[in-house]
Amino acid sequence: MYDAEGGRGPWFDLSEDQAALQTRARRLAEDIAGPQAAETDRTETYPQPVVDALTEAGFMGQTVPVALGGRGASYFDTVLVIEELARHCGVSGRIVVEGNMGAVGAILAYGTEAQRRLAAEHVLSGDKPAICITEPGAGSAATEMTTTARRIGDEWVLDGKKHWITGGGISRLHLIFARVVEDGEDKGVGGFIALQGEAGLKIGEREPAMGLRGIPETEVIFDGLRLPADRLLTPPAGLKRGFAQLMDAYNAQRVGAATVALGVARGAFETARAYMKAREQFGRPLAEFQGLQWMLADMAMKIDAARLMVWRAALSAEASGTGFPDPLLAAEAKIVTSEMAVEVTNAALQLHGAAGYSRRNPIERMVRDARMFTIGGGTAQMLRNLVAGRILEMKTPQIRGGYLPRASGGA
Ligand SMILES: CC(C)(COP(=O)(O)OP(=O)(O)OC[C@H]1O[C@@H](n2cnc3c(N)ncnc32)[C@H](O)[C@@H]1OP(=O)(O)O)[C@@H](O)C(=O)NCCC(=O)NCCSC(=O)CCS(=O)O
Ligand SMILES: Cc1cc2nc3c(=O)[nH]c(=O)nc-3n(C[C@H](O)[C@H](O)[C@H](O)COP(=O)(O)OP(=O)(O)OC[C@H]3O[C@@H](n4cnc5c(N)ncnc54)[C@H](O)[C@@H]3O)c2cc1C
Repeated sequence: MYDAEGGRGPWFDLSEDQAALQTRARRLAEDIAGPQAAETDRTETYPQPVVDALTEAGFMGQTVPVALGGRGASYFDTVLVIEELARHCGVSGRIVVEGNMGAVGAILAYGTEAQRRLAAEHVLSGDKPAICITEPGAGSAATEMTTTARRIGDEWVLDGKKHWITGGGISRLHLIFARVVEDGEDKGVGGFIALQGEAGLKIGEREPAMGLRGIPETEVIFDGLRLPADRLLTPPAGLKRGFAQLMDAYNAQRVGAATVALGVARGAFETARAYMKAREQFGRPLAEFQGLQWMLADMAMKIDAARLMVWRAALSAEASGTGFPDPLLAAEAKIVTSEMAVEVTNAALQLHGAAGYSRRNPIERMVRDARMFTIGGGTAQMLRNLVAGRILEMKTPQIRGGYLPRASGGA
């Protein structure tokens, strides 16, 4: 039988534990997340009952170390879970990404004991933290962020505005990338941990997003947000390398986002495959038309190839030296998988004819859900800049004049 799971068989033997984890995730996706997915999309509401089930099953915070109450699962284990969920419900997949990667990953790796405990408690009790990087004027050019954190006495005072923050108004824990200013001097970029409801942390407008409508995308505004001194997350190499090391941690979320795209594509592929066998035209099933067979074959191969890249990137965390996926492999996996998901979901819609264009059919939702991943988490263009830089072993500055020699004559 054709193995759409990709992971079984003699080539990639998952351990017994991993296979069991994957099966548990599949059951939860089929029994709880999947049946709720259309309603979550239609009502644009956060699927709290599904999140409760994910928490109960131990999928939220599964990467938290055992000493902090988690299971110490690897990023590889986590992508197995995410793919199964996203296959039926992209929103649930994204919630598990943020419950294990991104903000919580950075805090667990770089935080003080108290910060790590705070993050662990949040995700283990079902919170999906928010990672606040993008600003209205600093999207791809994230290093041009203008949100500042000024030191005043024993506190940090944050001012600025973030945009397109996944979970705005829902997330309790926030990791905010901000420029640290002390004695009027820019010290570099740090991460600030803020909690929902703290005075000065305001949720702005919600974006009417195209897909993945069960999680709000909002502005998050810092209007003199006062945080205790111990809420600054300083990566080990200090604030001057703060942005780079926070991005090191963020590479895990890029792999997570790629996995959601993979799962959504697989869901669309499987739906189209079943439809091709069931739907008849010209007195025979669609599955007998060679042109459509080749479309399905291409879809299957692209999904399999993308999965290999996702798995390689997830596994690279164990050898990268940072504890996070390798930046190049994470970027490559996200480019290939996100573009594949756009192609495969659209092909699945085409294979359905008009039925795929109806909002009664999950394919329509999957096309919209897949569209995000070439944008969020670093656009496919920006990630290609990273890949090109690694291939050429050089910096690829994007600012005008970035390649010109400095006035001093230096390169
Ligand atoms: C990195 C960029 C913002 C471009 O900025 P610059 O050209 O100003 O800076 P660089 O010199 O390229 O980078 C500065 C510094 O950081 C290091 N770096 C950059 N990227 C990475 C990485 N992925 N991993 C590790 N280190 C990284 C880089 O090497 C430099 O260090 P050195 O000075 O050389 O030591 C831009 O390329 C970019 O990535 N833009 C995309 C921004 C982005 O990804 N935003 C995501 C927001 S969160 C989100 O979207 C959530 C959606 S989801 O569901 O996950
Ligand atoms: C659904 C969704 C969820 C998101 N969640 C979060 C979140 O939780 N937290 C967060 O911080 N951010 C989040 N984002 C924001 C996301 O990270 C940004 O949208 C992304 O980094 C791109 O920024 P931008 O939208 O401002 O596009 P811009 O940077 O304005 O780019 C516009 C276009 O120009 C291209 N471009 C720009 N610069 C270059 C260049 N140098 N070379 C080649 N092409 C270039 C881009 O690829 C793009 O096609 C989310 C976005 C979406 C859509």
